Amino acid sequence: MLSVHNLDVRYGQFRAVQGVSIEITQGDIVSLIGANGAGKSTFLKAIAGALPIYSGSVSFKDQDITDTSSSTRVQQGLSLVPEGRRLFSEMTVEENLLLGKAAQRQGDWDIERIFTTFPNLVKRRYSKTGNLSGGEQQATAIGRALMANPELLILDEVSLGLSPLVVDQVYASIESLRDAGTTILLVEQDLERAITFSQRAICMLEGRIVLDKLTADTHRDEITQAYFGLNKATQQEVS
Ligand SMILES: Nc1ncnc2c1ncn2[C@@H]1O[C@H](COP(=O)(O)OP(=O)(O)OP(=O)(O)O)[C@@H](O)[C@H]1O
Repeated sequence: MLSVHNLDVRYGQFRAVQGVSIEITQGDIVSLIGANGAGKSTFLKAIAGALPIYSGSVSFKDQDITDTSSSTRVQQGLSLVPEGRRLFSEMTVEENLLLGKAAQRQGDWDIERIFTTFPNLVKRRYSKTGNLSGGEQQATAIGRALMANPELLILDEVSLGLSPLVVDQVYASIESLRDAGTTILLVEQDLERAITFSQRAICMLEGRIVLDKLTADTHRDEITQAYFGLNKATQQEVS
Protein backbone atom coordinates (compact mmCIF):
# COMPACT_ATOMS: atom_id res chain seq x y z
CA MET A 1 0.00 0.00 0.00
CA LEU A 2 2.77 2.45 0.96
CA SER A 3 6.28 2.26 -0.36
CA VAL A 4 8.90 4.77 0.76
CA HIS A 5 12.27 4.58 -0.92
CA ASN A 6 15.47 6.23 0.28
CA LEU A 7 13.69 9.27 1.68
CA ASP A 8 15.63 12.35 2.72
CA VAL A 9 13.93 15.31 4.38
CA ARG A 10 15.91 18.37 5.35
CA TYR A 11 15.48 21.57 7.32
CA GLY A 12 18.04 23.77 5.56
CA GLN A 13 21.30 21.82 5.77
CA PHE A 14 20.04 19.54 8.54
CA ARG A 15 19.05 16.01 7.43
CA ALA A 16 16.17 15.17 9.76
CA VAL A 17 15.32 12.00 7.78
CA GLN A 18 18.16 10.16 6.07
CA GLY A 19 17.74 7.44 3.46
CA VAL A 20 14.64 5.90 5.00
CA SER A 21 12.86 3.07 3.18
CA ILE A 22 9.77 1.18 4.35
CA GLU A 23 6.98 -0.92 2.85
CA ILE A 24 3.55 -1.08 4.41
CA THR A 25 1.04 -3.67 3.23
CA GLN A 26 -2.73 -3.36 3.42
CA GLY A 27 -3.95 -4.30 6.90
CA ASP A 28 -0.57 -3.69 8.58
CA ILE A 29 -0.56 -2.09 12.01
CA VAL A 30 2.81 -0.41 12.47
CA SER A 31 4.18 1.53 15.44
CA LEU A 32 6.92 4.04 14.80
CA ILE A 33 9.11 4.48 17.84
CA GLY A 34 12.06 6.70 18.68
CA ALA A 35 13.38 9.31 21.08
CA ASN A 36 12.50 13.00 20.86
CA GLY A 37 14.08 14.46 17.75
CA ALA A 38 14.61 11.07 16.04
CA GLY A 39 12.70 12.31 12.98
CA LYS A 40 9.36 10.53 13.40
CA SER A 41 7.06 13.54 12.89
CA THR A 42 9.18 14.78 10.00
CA PHE A 43 8.92 11.37 8.35
CA LEU A 44 5.14 11.18 8.79
CA LYS A 45 4.63 14.73 7.53
CA ALA A 46 6.70 14.01 4.44
CA ILE A 47 4.62 10.89 3.73
CA ALA A 48 1.43 12.93 4.11
CA GLY A 49 2.72 15.71 1.84
CA ALA A 50 2.89 18.31 4.60
CA LEU A 51 6.67 18.76 4.16
CA PRO A 52 8.71 18.81 0.96
CA ILE A 53 10.90 15.81 0.21
CA TYR A 54 14.57 16.50 -0.49
CA SER A 55 15.21 13.20 -2.28
CA GLY A 56 13.78 9.71 -2.54
CA SER A 57 10.24 8.67 -3.42
CA VAL A 58 6.87 7.80 -1.92
CA SER A 59 4.32 5.56 -3.62
CA PHE A 60 0.80 4.89 -2.44
CA LYS A 61 -1.28 2.12 -3.97
CA ASP A 62 1.33 1.76 -6.73
CA GLN A 63 1.17 5.44 -7.72
CA ASP A 64 4.12 7.77 -7.25
CA ILE A 65 2.89 10.55 -4.92
CA THR A 66 6.28 12.12 -4.19
CA ASP A 67 5.27 15.45 -5.72
CA THR A 68 1.53 15.52 -4.99
CA SER A 69 -0.11 17.90 -2.51
CA SER A 70 -1.38 16.76 0.89
CA SER A 71 -5.00 17.32 -0.21
CA THR A 72 -4.48 15.07 -3.23
CA ARG A 73 -3.05 12.41 -0.92
CA VAL A 74 -6.14 12.66 1.30
CA GLN A 75 -8.31 12.22 -1.80
CA GLN A 76 -6.28 9.13 -2.67
CA GLY A 77 -6.93 7.68 0.80
CA LEU A 78 -3.96 8.70 2.95
CA SER A 79 -4.82 10.77 6.05
CA LEU A 80 -2.61 12.10 8.83
CA VAL A 81 -3.72 13.01 12.34
CA PRO A 82 -0.91 15.44 13.18
CA GLU A 83 0.81 15.87 16.51
CA GLY A 84 -0.98 18.62 18.43
CA ARG A 85 -4.27 17.85 16.64
CA ARG A 86 -4.42 21.07 14.60
CA LEU A 87 -8.12 21.69 15.03
CA PHE A 88 -9.89 24.94 14.22
CA SER A 89 -10.53 26.07 17.78
CA GLU A 90 -13.25 28.61 16.91
CA MET A 91 -15.23 26.00 14.99
CA THR A 92 -17.49 23.36 16.53
CA VAL A 93 -16.77 19.64 16.67
CA GLU A 94 -19.29 19.07 13.88
CA GLU A 95 -17.75 21.79 11.71
CA ASN A 96 -14.25 20.37 12.20
CA LEU A 97 -15.51 16.89 11.32
CA LEU A 98 -17.25 18.14 8.19
CA LEU A 99 -13.95 19.59 6.96
CA GLY A 100 -12.70 16.01 6.71
CA LYS A 101 -15.48 15.31 4.23
CA ALA A 102 -14.01 17.74 1.71
CA ALA A 103 -12.04 14.90 0.15
CA GLN A 104 -15.39 13.40 -0.95
CA ARG A 105 -14.19 9.84 -0.74
CA GLN A 106 -16.81 7.12 -0.68
CA GLY A 107 -16.88 4.77 2.31
CA ASP A 108 -18.54 3.72 5.54
CA TRP A 109 -17.50 6.72 7.59
CA ASP A 110 -19.99 9.52 8.03
CA ILE A 111 -20.64 11.98 10.80
CA GLU A 112 -23.11 9.74 12.68
CA ARG A 113 -20.64 6.84 12.70
CA ILE A 114 -17.99 9.16 14.15
CA PHE A 115 -20.32 10.01 17.04
CA THR A 116 -21.04 6.31 17.58
CA THR A 117 -17.31 5.52 17.61
CA PHE A 118 -16.50 8.46 19.91
CA PRO A 119 -19.50 8.71 22.25
CA ASN A 120 -17.66 11.32 24.35
CA LEU A 121 -18.20 13.77 21.47
CA VAL A 122 -21.99 13.49 21.33
CA LYS A 123 -22.57 16.11 24.04
CA ARG A 124 -19.90 18.30 22.46
CA ARG A 125 -21.23 18.25 18.91
CA TYR A 126 -21.99 21.99 18.85
CA SER A 127 -19.15 23.11 21.19
CA LYS A 128 -16.12 24.98 19.90
CA THR A 129 -13.15 22.62 19.90
CA GLY A 130 -11.05 25.23 21.74
CA ASN A 131 -13.23 24.53 24.82
CA LEU A 132 -12.83 20.75 24.78
CA SER A 133 -10.65 18.50 26.93
CA GLY A 134 -7.51 16.96 25.41
CA GLY A 135 -9.22 13.60 24.94
CA GLU A 136 -12.22 15.18 23.21
CA GLN A 137 -9.90 17.17 20.94
CA GLN A 138 -7.96 14.04 20.04
CA ALA A 139 -11.18 12.16 19.26
CA THR A 140 -12.26 15.08 17.03
CA ALA A 141 -8.91 15.07 15.21
CA ILE A 142 -9.11 11.31 14.59
CA GLY A 143 -12.75 11.64 13.57
CA ARG A 144 -11.88 14.38 11.09
CA ALA A 145 -9.30 12.11 9.45
CA LEU A 146 -11.80 9.23 9.35
CA MET A 147 -14.38 11.42 7.59
CA ALA A 148 -12.11 11.18 4.54
CA ASN A 149 -12.53 7.38 4.60
CA PRO A 150 -8.76 6.74 4.60
CA GLU A 151 -7.25 3.45 3.51
CA LEU A 152 -4.07 4.35 5.38
CA LEU A 153 -4.46 6.25 8.66
CA ILE A 154 -1.34 7.86 10.08
CA LEU A 155 -1.45 9.00 13.69
CA ASP A 156 1.26 11.11 15.31
CA GLU A 157 1.44 10.78 19.11
CA VAL A 158 -2.24 10.35 19.88
CA SER A 159 -1.44 9.95 23.60
CA LEU A 160 0.39 13.25 23.99
CA GLY A 161 -0.90 15.31 26.92
CA LEU A 162 -3.70 12.88 27.80
CA SER A 163 -4.32 11.17 31.13
CA PRO A 164 -3.80 7.37 31.20
CA LEU A 165 -7.56 6.80 31.38
CA VAL A 166 -8.21 8.95 28.32
CA VAL A 167 -5.34 7.29 26.44
CA ASP A 168 -7.08 3.95 27.09
CA GLN A 169 -10.31 5.37 25.66
CA VAL A 170 -8.57 6.75 22.55
CA TYR A 171 -6.82 3.41 22.02
CA ALA A 172 -10.09 1.51 22.41
CA SER A 173 -11.40 3.52 19.45
CA ILE A 174 -8.27 2.96 17.39
CA GLU A 175 -8.45 -0.76 18.18
CA SER A 176 -11.92 -0.86 16.65
CA LEU A 177 -10.45 0.70 13.47
CA ARG A 178 -7.61 -1.83 13.50
CA ASP A 179 -10.05 -4.70 13.94
CA ALA A 180 -12.15 -3.36 11.03
CA GLY A 181 -9.10 -3.69 8.76
CA THR A 182 -7.83 -0.09 8.45
CA THR A 183 -4.10 0.07 7.76
CA ILE A 184 -2.49 2.12 10.54
CA LEU A 185 0.93 3.72 11.00
CA LEU A 186 1.29 5.47 14.32
CA VAL A 187 3.90 7.10 16.50
CA GLU A 188 3.73 5.82 20.06
CA GLN A 189 6.15 6.75 22.83
CA ASP A 190 4.90 4.07 25.21
CA LEU A 191 6.88 0.96 24.15
CA GLU A 192 4.63 -1.46 25.99
CA ARG A 193 1.56 -0.09 24.27
CA ALA A 194 3.29 -0.02 20.90
CA ILE A 195 4.27 -3.69 21.20
CA THR A 196 0.83 -4.77 22.37
CA PHE A 197 -1.11 -2.75 19.82
CA SER A 198 0.85 -3.30 16.63
CA GLN A 199 2.10 -6.22 14.54
CA ARG A 200 5.27 -4.42 13.61
CA ALA A 201 7.63 -1.96 15.27
CA ILE A 202 9.90 0.44 13.42
CA CYS A 203 12.45 2.36 15.46
CA MET A 204 14.11 5.57 14.31
CA LEU A 205 17.33 7.03 15.65
CA GLU A 206 18.86 10.28 14.40
CA GLY A 207 16.87 10.26 11.17
CA ARG A 208 17.45 6.62 10.25
CA ILE A 209 15.60 3.36 10.78
CA VAL A 210 17.54 1.16 13.18
CA LEU A 211 14.98 -1.58 13.72
CA ASP A 212 12.07 -2.88 11.65
CA LYS A 213 10.59 -6.11 12.99
CA LEU A 214 7.36 -7.93 13.64
CA THR A 215 6.52 -7.44 17.30
CA ALA A 216 6.17 -11.22 17.61
CA ASP A 217 9.83 -11.56 16.53
CA THR A 218 11.31 -8.98 18.88
CA HIS A 219 11.10 -8.01 22.53
CA ARG A 220 11.14 -4.93 24.65
CA ASP A 221 14.90 -5.07 25.39
CA GLU A 222 15.83 -5.19 21.71
CA ILE A 223 13.56 -2.23 20.94
CA THR A 224 14.93 -0.29 23.91
CA GLN A 225 18.49 -0.87 22.70
CA ALA A 226 17.58 0.32 19.21
CA TYR A 227 15.81 3.33 20.73
CA PHE A 228 19.01 4.38 22.50
CA GLY A 229 21.35 3.32 19.68
CA LEU A 230 22.92 0.49 21.68
CA ASN A 231 22.27 -2.34 19.25
CA LYS A 232 24.83 -1.99 16.47
CA ALA A 233 24.10 -5.46 15.04
CA THR A 234 20.46 -4.54 14.43
CA GLN A 235 21.46 -1.23 12.84
CA GLN A 236 23.75 -2.96 10.37
CA GLU A 237 21.08 -5.56 9.60
CA VAL A 238 18.54 -2.86 8.68
CA SER A 239 20.92 -0.66 6.70
N1 LIG B 1 10.74 23.19 11.52
C1 LIG B 1 11.94 22.73 11.85
N2 LIG B 1 13.06 23.43 11.55
C2 LIG B 1 14.29 22.96 11.86
N3 LIG B 1 14.51 21.77 12.49
C3 LIG B 1 13.42 21.03 12.80
C4 LIG B 1 12.09 21.46 12.50
N4 LIG B 1 11.23 20.52 12.93
C5 LIG B 1 11.98 19.54 13.47
N5 LIG B 1 13.28 19.85 13.39
C6 LIG B 1 14.41 19.03 13.86
O1 LIG B 1 14.37 17.80 13.12
C7 LIG B 1 14.68 16.71 13.99
C8 LIG B 1 13.57 15.72 13.93
O2 LIG B 1 12.40 16.30 14.53
P1 LIG B 1 11.03 15.55 14.60
O3 LIG B 1 10.02 16.47 15.21
O4 LIG B 1 10.71 14.96 13.29
O5 LIG B 1 11.36 14.38 15.62
P2 LIG B 1 10.41 13.42 16.41
O6 LIG B 1 11.07 12.08 16.42
O7 LIG B 1 9.03 13.50 15.89
O8 LIG B 1 10.50 14.01 17.87
P3 LIG B 1 9.33 14.44 18.90
O9 LIG B 1 8.93 13.18 19.55
O10 LIG B 1 10.04 15.38 19.80
O11 LIG B 1 8.23 15.09 18.10
C9 LIG B 1 14.94 17.30 15.35
O12 LIG B 1 16.34 17.47 15.51
C10 LIG B 1 14.25 18.64 15.32
O13 LIG B 1 14.89 19.57 16.16
